[in-house]
Amino acid sequence: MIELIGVSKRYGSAIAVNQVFFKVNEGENLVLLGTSGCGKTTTLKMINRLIETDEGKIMVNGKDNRNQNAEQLRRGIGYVMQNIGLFPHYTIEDNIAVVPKLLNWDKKKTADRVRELLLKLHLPENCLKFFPAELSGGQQQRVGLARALIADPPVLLMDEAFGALDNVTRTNIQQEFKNLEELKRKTIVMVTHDVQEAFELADRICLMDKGQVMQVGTPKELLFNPANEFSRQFLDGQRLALEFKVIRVKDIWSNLPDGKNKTEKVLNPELSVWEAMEKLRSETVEELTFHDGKGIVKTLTFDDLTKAFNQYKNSWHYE
Ligand SMILES: Nc1ncnc2c1ncn2[C@@H]1O[C@H](COP(=O)(O)OP(=O)(O)OP(=O)(O)O)[C@@H](O)[C@H]1O
Repeated sequence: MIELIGVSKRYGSAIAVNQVFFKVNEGENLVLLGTSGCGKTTTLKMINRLIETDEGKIMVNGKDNRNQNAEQLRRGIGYVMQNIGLFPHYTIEDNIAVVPKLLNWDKKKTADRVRELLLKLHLPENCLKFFPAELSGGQQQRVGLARALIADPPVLLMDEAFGALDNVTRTNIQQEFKNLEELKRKTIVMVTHDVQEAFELADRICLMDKGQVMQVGTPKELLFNPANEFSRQFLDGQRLALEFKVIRVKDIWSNLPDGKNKTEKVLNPELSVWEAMEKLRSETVEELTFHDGKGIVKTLTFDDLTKAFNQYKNSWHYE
């Protein structure tokens, strides 16, 4: 769906993006991760031609994006800007409806779609006549997302979309974002410098440094098969927390002891080890019961989880 083939961008003598290759499959969420200045935003903006490439080419839906009219190209690509970027003197309704105006939608179609998005993104209906400054940061972020989604583009580009938010709001919006049905079928490229966010939301991560791609892989691949010293060191500070997040109960299922057959509330082993531990803590319970959908039930304590988690980790082949 999106492919970057040897893409580079220079500013004067400095090279901001250097020979970047990656592919984003249809319906996939690829996160560009790296420290400030490594070329993430420049890479993202070359996809919708807000910045033009110097070298290489970018295919969007099988077509070189330079062979498409820039306006036409952007109609199929929603864009959530860094720092939200709402128009301060437009009402919320006018901010969300920028694209429908360009597309000459009739009033009813626009109003219906705006209301549908308000509901999906948990925005109060009375906010439509407000101006951006009258909303909280989290609400403004939702408006930015509604604006990008209104014409239902198949591709969504997001630049530090949750960056301006406090930690609690950020975690809540990330969770909602993950569960939003409308986003599940979209091809998404997201920029972030936040490792936890990348691991929470990505199908695959493209780790960048100094304009170059250091590794492209699933969160698990980055953690357990780092391609080089940079990838290894980049995650080192947060390794354990990330491992708890990427390993699911189903991954360690065969390392877990068989349980007593309990009939009360059972959980799905799709839960990450992190989520399972959080449940034990927040619900102050000694055990959780999981059912694998094939008739096997396991009742697990914190110790069972950590033991199986360690066995699983040790079975990975570090390169
Ligand atoms: N318009 C510009 N003119 C000159 N240099 C630029 C321009 N835009 C970006 N750069 C430089 O290109 C490099 C990559 O910038 P870019 O914004 O893509 O990085 P980033 O990883 O997105 O950083 P951040 O997370 O801080 O936004 C940086 O060194 C930056 O200073």
